[in-house]
Amino acid sequence: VYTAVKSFKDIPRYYVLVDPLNPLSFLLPIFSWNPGLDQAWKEWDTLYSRYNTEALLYVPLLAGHVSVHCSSPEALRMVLGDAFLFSKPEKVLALNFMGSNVVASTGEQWRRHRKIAAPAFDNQSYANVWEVTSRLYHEMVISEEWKSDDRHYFASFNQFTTRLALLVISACGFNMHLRWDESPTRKELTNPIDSTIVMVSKTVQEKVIFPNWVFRLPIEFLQRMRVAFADLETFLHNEISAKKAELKNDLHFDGSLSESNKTVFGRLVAASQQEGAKGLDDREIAGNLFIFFFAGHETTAHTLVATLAMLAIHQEEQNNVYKHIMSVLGDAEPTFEDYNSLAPVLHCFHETIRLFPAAYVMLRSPSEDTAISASKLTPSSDTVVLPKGTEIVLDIIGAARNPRIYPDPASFKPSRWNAPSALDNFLGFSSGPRVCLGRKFATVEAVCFLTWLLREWKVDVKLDAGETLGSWQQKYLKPTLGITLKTGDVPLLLTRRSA
Ligand code: HEM
Repeated sequence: VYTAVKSFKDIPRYYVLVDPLNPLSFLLPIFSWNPGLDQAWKEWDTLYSRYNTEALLYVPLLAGHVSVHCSSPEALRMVLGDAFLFSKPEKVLALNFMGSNVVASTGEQWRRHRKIAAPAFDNQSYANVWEVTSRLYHEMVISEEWKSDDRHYFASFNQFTTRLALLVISACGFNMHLRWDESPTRKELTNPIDSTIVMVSKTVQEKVIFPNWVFRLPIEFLQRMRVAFADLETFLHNEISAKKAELKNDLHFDGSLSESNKTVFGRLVAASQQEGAKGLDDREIAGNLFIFFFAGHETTAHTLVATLAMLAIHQEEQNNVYKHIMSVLGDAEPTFEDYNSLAPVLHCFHETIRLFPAAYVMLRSPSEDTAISASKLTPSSDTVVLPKGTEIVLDIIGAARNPRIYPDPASFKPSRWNAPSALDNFLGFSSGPRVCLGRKFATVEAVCFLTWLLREWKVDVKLDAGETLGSWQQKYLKPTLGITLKTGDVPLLLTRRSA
């Protein structure tokens, strides 16, 4: 600590008890007590401006490493712009228990994963995402819980966005088209496949932290986790074998595939086969499929529910976006061709990611001594020299609330995104060569779902006696910081507009 503090003498220091990114502090939220994170979250909005800086030296006093935290979008983009000079440190590569994959790899190995996985995300996949999302919205609103009435109070709207995100990735990722209320079983699985995936997604953090022996303990929760992870792995490997056999007959001379195999999964297996020895092996394909389920499911679901909550709190913004939807569509059915015309819907989603970024930090480490520069990076200099191996924390919350870029940063203002250039500083999906592969997948799903829902339903919050909109937001949208940022169960009141 002493050496690190000395070598970064120009950067203001921030003392915490436990490094928020230390494995130990990942454990603490499970017991709802994390001094590092709690302290950091409470002060996050004002942290950097209080020290008049955009780079801070985090100095943990009890446990963890000294690290440089940065909230300058320009400096962050510089770091993210070179995936080889600034690679992911070892401790964030733990999401590889089902096989190496595009998220949990670096260097040449990452390049190989990315080259094979990226073409699977194309316009045809996005058109498919739109179509599937529309179908699921309609199945949702005629399901038992919705159809009975024109007014509903849902204690946790998260159940719907989680279900939606899961079924969209299953259909568009796997060609596994489940109906809204369908919960299919497979003979090789202990539980239905949808609950297996939900269990796995919800407990990835524990899986990363706990050593394997923990799963031999006779504790029910741990046993359910063990079964879910083992079952998902078996399921993925069975599906991969079946898909390989099917593709032997399906791959046309020109390398094209039939419609049913033009999913992310079909394309991933086909591309792996076409690459021959350079392709991905079965474990690597399983690793990537798992990561798509994980990265594509909870992140989108949480951002969607938070977007609806913010629109419920900010009725004038909801009204604006509703009017825009009506002006573009009237009574016509929204289609994928309308995506660009529905930009204000996307702005609401982006503004919510800015305030509640699912991926709230990214870690990088330079492979050689490197300087990063940005205006007023520290009180005394525009440049900070990072010695080789320094842990640099790309603070997405700090960058997204940087008052230099976002005036009145805590306010929900979707119009910030009206100018296309505003997106230059948007880091919610990262930037540079490792930018989120599922970015458009997520935004197409979000715009489609929000458009259908907001056109047909008015969304409100129900305040208890003495409660204000501000205290409601604090109560229900207080983030928990684990592997991703999540908010708790969000209760919403929906009224059919035609009623
Ligand atoms: C609101 C939804 C989402 C958000 C906020 C989000 C955010 C991010 C961020 C910030 C990263 C960079 C992480 C890092 O470098 O450490 C990332 C990477 C990634 N995301 Fe997303 N994501 C979302 C949805 C999705 C979806 C739907 C998928 C897949 C269907 C997906 C697949 C991926 C993959 C594969 C990567 C790794 C890319 C690479 O390292 O080359 N994401 N995402």
